Amino acid sequence: MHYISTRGGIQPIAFKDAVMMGLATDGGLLLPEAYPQVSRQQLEEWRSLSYQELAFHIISGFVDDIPPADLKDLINRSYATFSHPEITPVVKHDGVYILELFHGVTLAFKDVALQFLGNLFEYILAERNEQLNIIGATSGDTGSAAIHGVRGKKGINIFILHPHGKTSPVQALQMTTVTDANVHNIAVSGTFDDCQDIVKALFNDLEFKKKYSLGAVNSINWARVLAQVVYYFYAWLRVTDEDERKVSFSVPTGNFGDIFAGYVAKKMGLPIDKLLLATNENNILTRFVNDGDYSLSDVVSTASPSMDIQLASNFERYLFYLYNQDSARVRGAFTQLKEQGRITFSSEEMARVQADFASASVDQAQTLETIGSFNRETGYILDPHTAVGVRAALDLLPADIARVCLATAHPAKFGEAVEKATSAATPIPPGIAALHGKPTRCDLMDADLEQVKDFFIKHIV
Ligand SMILES: N[C@@H](CCOP(=O)(O)O)C(=O)O
Repeated sequence: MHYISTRGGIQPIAFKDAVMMGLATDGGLLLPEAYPQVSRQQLEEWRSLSYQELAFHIISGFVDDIPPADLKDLINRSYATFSHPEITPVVKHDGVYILELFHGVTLAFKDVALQFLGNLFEYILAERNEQLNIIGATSGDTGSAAIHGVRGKKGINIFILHPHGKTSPVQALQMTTVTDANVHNIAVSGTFDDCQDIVKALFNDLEFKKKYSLGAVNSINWARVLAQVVYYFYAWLRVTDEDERKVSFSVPTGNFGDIFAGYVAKKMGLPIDKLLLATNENNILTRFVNDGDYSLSDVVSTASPSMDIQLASNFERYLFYLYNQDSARVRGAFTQLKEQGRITFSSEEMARVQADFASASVDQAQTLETIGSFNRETGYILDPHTAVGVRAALDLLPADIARVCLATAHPAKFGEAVEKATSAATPIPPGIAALHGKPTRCDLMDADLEQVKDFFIKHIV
């Protein structure tokens, strides 16, 4: 299995090289040359597998340069840190299935991929006797999951940029209370998009990338998307039987990585009816799916801060397929975006987009109302991001097809919003309670590439 770039400027590379490359050296995103196909019989055979066994079967279809026993060990160690025996259990309330992705160390879906990626980096670095300096951007969840995925790992430094004051207080504490020498938090005066721009600029400076061995933990790294594909299969296997096979997934969407993992699962043959892309007020992707309007506007702060994003990096991966794998068109689209602040689509392309996705934008009032009403009716507490997905699913997806809503974070990460919506205190897991009063370390700086570069160079240990 080899990996190519959406921008067409690299020779195909093997999986481990793709993991280490992160962003492709031509500025594009890496994708597999082909997708392993999963037959109906194969799916039936997978019904009795544990999460870890299923992960091994799916991931190994994309990896041919790690011995199976080593891959199994990486997977088993990654999911041994989860607090639920099923890793990503599915529960049912009010006619929708909730796929709980928050049983990892930082209580967000990011742990599913970042525990694995942390171990994978460590494995590859030991094999190659190399060091890695990770640089990543976060709107709240990726940062803490990445930090916890690599803290204490030999040969790895991590630098995480987050928008100052724009994450939830718990998200900020989960990052800044990790004061290990190899962990650096940078609070940027700006938005997540500013942070992501800086990270991409550093990766696109190929001399700098090579000199300082940069590594990516954002979903620009293919391994992130790959690990997330697994739970679409896992959920599908939990909510179907041999007769009932159709499932739709509602995905709270920010950087488009999670829903792209669902798109990959569908490409592999998983019978998915609809992928519902749910956004908050930062709804560029909803405008795109519903009206073909992919035009940039300002980032707005909301009760679901992890989704406060305009420029979703994984959108490029989808564009590559929408453009029938024509890299020149992908490059053209990003030139148009830079010059005109928008990308335009033909009616034939929009028909294909709407066959792949449905979409809804759920505003803050609706989000809080959904948390409150869902809690009153079922006793279950949704976090604001999950509530965006649940509301979109209840409004848009027909009830005669199983509706799986991805629960991307634990409600206690967003206590203030949840308490406002339910008029009750959110039960606090011990891991979060323990954060309060701990020493913190974080450097505040402008959204300035040179300032970040200088800090990075000074702090590599
Ligand atoms: N919502 C994310 C933003 C970064 O997305 P990623 O999937 O590319 O890491 C966050 O919580 O940081």
